[in-house]
Amino acid sequence: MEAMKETVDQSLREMRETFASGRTRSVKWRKTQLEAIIEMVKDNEDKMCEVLFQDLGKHSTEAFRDELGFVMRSATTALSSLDKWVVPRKSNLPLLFYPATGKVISEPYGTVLVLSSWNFPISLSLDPMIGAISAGNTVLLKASELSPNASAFLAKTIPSYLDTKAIKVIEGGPDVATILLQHQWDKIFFTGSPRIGKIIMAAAAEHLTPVTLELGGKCPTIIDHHSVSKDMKSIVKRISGGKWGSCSGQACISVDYVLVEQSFASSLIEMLKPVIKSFFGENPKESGCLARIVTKKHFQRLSRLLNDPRVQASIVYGGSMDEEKLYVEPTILLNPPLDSEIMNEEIFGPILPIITLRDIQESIGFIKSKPKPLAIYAFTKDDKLKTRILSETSSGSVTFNDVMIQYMCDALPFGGVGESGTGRYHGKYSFECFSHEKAIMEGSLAMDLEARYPPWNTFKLTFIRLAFREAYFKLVLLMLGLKK
Ligand SMILES: NC(=O)c1ccc[n+]([C@@H]2O[C@H](COP(=O)([O-])OP(=O)(O)OC[C@H]3O[C@@H](n4cnc5c(N)ncnc54)[C@H](O)[C@@H]3O)[C@@H](O)[C@H]2O)c1
Repeated sequence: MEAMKETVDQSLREMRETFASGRTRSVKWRKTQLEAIIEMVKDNEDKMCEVLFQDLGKHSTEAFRDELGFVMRSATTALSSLDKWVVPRKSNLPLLFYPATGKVISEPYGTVLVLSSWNFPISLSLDPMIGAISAGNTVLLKASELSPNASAFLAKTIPSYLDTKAIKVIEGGPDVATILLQHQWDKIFFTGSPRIGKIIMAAAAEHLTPVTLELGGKCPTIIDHHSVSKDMKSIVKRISGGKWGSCSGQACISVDYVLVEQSFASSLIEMLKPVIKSFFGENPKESGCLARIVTKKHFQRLSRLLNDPRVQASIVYGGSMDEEKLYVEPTILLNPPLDSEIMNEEIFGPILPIITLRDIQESIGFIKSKPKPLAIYAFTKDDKLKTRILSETSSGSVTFNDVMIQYMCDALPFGGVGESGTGRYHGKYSFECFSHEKAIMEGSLAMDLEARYPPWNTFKLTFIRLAFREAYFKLVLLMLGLKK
């Protein structure tokens, strides 16, 4: 670890020197780096798919959709928008400040630390990096030790494409993260669990470093079957895609559980079964389309959740597991106990609990009784229910009549609230996430108002009162001696 400490010291020193040189502030440098990211992904498509298969058993199409393609789109958007993003924004100041002028300029924080998680190890490493580079920062990335092939790939490949004095990759687990967190950063961007998020925030607090925490939680999905009965075929498909179609449910925005009215539960289960078969065939383990559970530890966690006898009793589909192959069959539960671990911890795996309610309106109270989720999904055409969801619950995002798609839409900010995270990114929000918005005011020496300065008197107090209210006419009268 002594050697690692030295590597970190040396890396930070170099990144700080590079930032201080002003090189990373130039738009040309930022664009060159973004182009290099696009080139890196294009050149290494096969290799990236290979490491994602080694680490997670992801099919190359899924890998392209969720990682490679996503990163290329993100870098391309940043590249084509950067000239617009960097332009200082003029602020229209109230007349009160005349003749001063105001604007806001986006300034890079400096040297940024990115810590990413294993479930989308390429995109969750490169996407924040794209934001940090767009904003003109130097960046150090530590990917997750639980996706070692992707982490090694990034550590080996990034230096061949990007400016090595400004962009660094260090491999390692919690011990390396601990060393990194002992240093002062200008911004920390973390993707991972709420448990480690607390450690990150505490370490950042030592140096008053701003943080973005992209965390997880349980994303509920409401099906208001009365209003959407005609569209149920595609709803069931979307829910299945949102549970089993992306890293086997090991995604922060996966459908965690479904809320439906009691009368609809058995129909839903019967509709889900053939969709699972159509996705993964009779033997999902051999389908090649279902990612595997990342590690033995995570497999054992899922098997502990599922082996609770009360949860076992709620299995209505699937439930088989194979530790050697790190495989958990797509599984459906009907009404597992609400106090069971599976209903209180983020599932992060291919198990779908269906919770029944007497009336779908009760879903609001159900969601409110839990920590604020990263996403709420609701299939409904009932505007009143939509309004209730929006006004009575809090979550990182709400998506009506679809799942997970909000993540891909970079015109919207992505991030959590409360236990599901703090801060947001994607598209222009990524640029903002890694920028300090500096307020610039250009004062004028042409005139001076005595009311600003002591000695104080009633005239000055009246002047200040009127000024706060922007009561210009009365101010003029006061100055002309026509108002007391
Ligand atoms: N909001 C999002 O965009 C998003 C995306 C993916 C995953 N997630 C969340 O991430 C979690 C799963 O990912 P994970 O298992 O990689 O999370 P994790 O919190 O275990 O690890 C994330 C990162 O933190 C590092 N880390 C681990 N222990 C540490 C310690 N003691 N001190 C400092 N750093 C430490 C890891 O090396 C890794 O780089 C889930 O909760 C999921 O919802 C969120």
